[in-house]
Amino acid sequence: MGDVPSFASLPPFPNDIETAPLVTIELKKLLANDANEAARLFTCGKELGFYYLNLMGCEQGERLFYDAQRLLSLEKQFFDLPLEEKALADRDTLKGANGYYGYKGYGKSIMDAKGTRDKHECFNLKKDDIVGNTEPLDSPQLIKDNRDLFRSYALNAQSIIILMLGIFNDQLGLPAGTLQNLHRLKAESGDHVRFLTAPPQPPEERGVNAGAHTDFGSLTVLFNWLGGLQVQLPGTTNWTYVRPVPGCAIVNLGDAMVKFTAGLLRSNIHRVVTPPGRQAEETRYSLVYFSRPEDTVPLQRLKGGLIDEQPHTNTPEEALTSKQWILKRGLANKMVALRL
Ligand SMILES: O=C(O)CCC(=O)C(=O)O
Ligand SMILES: [Fe+2]
Repeated sequence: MGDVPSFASLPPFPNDIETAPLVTIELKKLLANDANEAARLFTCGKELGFYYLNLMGCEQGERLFYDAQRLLSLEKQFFDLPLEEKALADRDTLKGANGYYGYKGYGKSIMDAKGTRDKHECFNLKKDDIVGNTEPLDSPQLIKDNRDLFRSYALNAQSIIILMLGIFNDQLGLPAGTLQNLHRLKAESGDHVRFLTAPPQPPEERGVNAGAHTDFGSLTVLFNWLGGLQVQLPGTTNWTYVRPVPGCAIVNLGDAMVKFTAGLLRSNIHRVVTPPGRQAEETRYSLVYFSRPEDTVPLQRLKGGLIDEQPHTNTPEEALTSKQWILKRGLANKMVALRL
């Protein structure tokens, strides 16, 4: 495997810039059914919708963290492959990809209404491929050769996600297992692992490389090693950096959680810009696990517990299924491109 650009080998995140005050949740306490930690997690979900999940101090968390370091090394090798090889899995031509899974070349999506092109490359590998729910989509040999690593990572990420969904479920006062049963590993869903990279830019080109968005699934588990991720803190329109913290994943809630809870939980807007300070000279990588409700789940408010106390809107809800919603949202930026 190639070099692992671990924290120690990278220029540090500057100390003199403002960072978002994400709360740190301890996975080991969640695993030990710590009631106080569960309540803190619920508060994170209601207030910012982003938190650090400290993975250290428990076997499951450390396994996720070390698999993430190994995947980072693989990711680097993947993006270093010749373009022809990555293009084997091009999302626009890959059979079964729905224009979404597989490889997206640099600048191939649109970030805003002005038609600005992104500044990153990305590769999405479906959970259903990884765990054998569906016939694998074609991919470069490097990816095929590392199935076991993807499998270990996806199973572990999904299990930690189910743990957190269970806590949200119980804190919401929903019937036991409601949220977990909408995210079963063996049911087809839009869950996927994402490799994402952005090269350093010359000073005049620096700025946004992935436009402002909310994630559209349930929970997102993110690893990044350089700064660049920014959030808009609630009630502000400023962008604030999220500092990467060694040993922690950054977790955020997506739009499905907002829909399920009629707005009680928050999916916060975020974007990616050039890393700050000396980090701007480096290639940036991130590794993401996106969890989404199973394909057939209608995205609408659930009944029960605290959700019943949320106000009702007069406009009828558009009850798209998770799969319809992903296709609609995921392809929206390409629709803009087609009109250019
Ligand atoms: O690269 C990051 O830090 C964030 C990526 C992200 O927000 C996404 O892929 O949805
Ligand atoms: Fe995101």
